Amino acid sequence: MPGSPSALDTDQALCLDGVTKIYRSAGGDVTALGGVTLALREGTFTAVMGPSGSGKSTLLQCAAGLDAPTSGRILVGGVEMSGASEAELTKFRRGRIGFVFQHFNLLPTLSVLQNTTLPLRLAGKRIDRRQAVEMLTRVGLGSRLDHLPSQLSGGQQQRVAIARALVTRPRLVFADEPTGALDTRSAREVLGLLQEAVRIDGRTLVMVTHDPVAASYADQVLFLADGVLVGRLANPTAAGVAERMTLLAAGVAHRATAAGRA
Ligand SMILES: Nc1ncnc2c1ncn2[C@@H]1O[C@H](COP(=O)(O)OP(=O)(O)OP(=O)(O)O)[C@@H](O)[C@H]1O
Repeated sequence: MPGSPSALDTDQALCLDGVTKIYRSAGGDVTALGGVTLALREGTFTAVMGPSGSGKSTLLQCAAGLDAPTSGRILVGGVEMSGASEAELTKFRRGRIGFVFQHFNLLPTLSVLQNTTLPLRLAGKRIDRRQAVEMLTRVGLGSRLDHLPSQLSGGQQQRVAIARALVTRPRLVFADEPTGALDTRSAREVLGLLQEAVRIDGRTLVMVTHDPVAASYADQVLFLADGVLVGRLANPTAAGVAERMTLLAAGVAHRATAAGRA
């Protein structure tokens, strides 16, 4: 199975063991994840790619404890998240996990500094202003502390979101299409900052993306199709990733046509 050793090492930064997710509705069940097993080492950067509907967001939501898997185990730093209560999960997430979203998700009425310290406030931790300012300086926004999100460009807003994700010093950071709403230059800056969080601070980063260039910043790319891991590419290049994605899309289209005929 891609991304996993033969004997699954559940002490890794993130471990998924036979994770399934089935969405049940009156219109029928949808298997979004069909048994995903993987283990990610501390201090690594993994991109998750796959055709639309392949289960990328579901994988991220389950791995981050934002949604519960239907079956299987999820462990963060050896601690099992599956089966925990909503309150336990929230506490766990606030202490150990950072998030970066496609549309930044900053609170419009809070300043850059207030947005950045919000996770500390929510976790009931001491607000270390110096630490937050340091983080904002690192992402190039040390002089914009009192600005509102609406006074910043998209790239700057995403850099605030990165400072916010890192301010609690989380073990794991999840990024869902973090460059999807950005121009090429801002995207490069954001990817550089995410990479720095891995290389310099030793965070473990999992990023969902559609963009082969973004994926090439990662140490490895995991490919999903129809809810299962179907491949892994280490030390990816944008061209190599694009080629795999083309093959994957062709395979998915072929299976869909064959299923239509059956
Ligand atoms: N809340 C839900 N209820 C029912 N089905 C869902 C729900 N969320 C996702 N799905 C289905 O699960 C499958 C996987 O969806 P998911 O959003 O994880 O894919 P994705 O790879 O992230 O897609 P995209 O690249 O288009 O964002 C899809 O078939 C989707 O329609």
